Amino acid sequence: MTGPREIVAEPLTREAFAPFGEVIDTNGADSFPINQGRTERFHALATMELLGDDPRGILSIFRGQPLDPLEITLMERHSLGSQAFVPINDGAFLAVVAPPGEFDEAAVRVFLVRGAQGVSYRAGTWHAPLLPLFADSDYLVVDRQGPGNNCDEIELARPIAPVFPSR
Ligand SMILES: NC(=O)N[C@@H](O)C(=O)O
Ligand code: NI
Repeated sequence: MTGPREIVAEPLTREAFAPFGEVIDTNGADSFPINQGRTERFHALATMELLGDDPRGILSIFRGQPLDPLEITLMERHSLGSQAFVPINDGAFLAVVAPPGEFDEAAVRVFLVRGAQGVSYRAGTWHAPLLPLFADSDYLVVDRQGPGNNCDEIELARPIAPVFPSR
């Protein structure tokens, strides 16, 4: 069968995303007041992984464009560190993921990340490069810099086309 393989996007929940990483979302998260009660701290929503020699955690901003047509042909992984994406201007995006280890196309899942949510991919989680959904959007990205190969890419045998459940 030719043409892209359609995968239905799932809502992002901590439980469903657990095999791939962590969800960065104040909803359902513990918090406590700081700064004389003027600030609520939603503490440790995700934990950075910094592996290999001389790793450094860095913060970057990615200004991403939607993929049109929405067909994913490549996945990648970062074996030496986690990678987190947090929308700066509410840009919803897709987290297209597969479990760490040997890549299995049949295990690919698609999650809809709403603008108020972010994700942190666990080290080694296969994922599609940043996929804003509707417009050019900025994301705070927290990941690892340092020596060693921290990006493996794989071409998909068949493109993946995320589709969205009818209401
Ligand atoms: N290459 C790069 O820095 N970005 C990717 O890792 C990505 O997941 O978007
Ligand atoms: Ni990446």
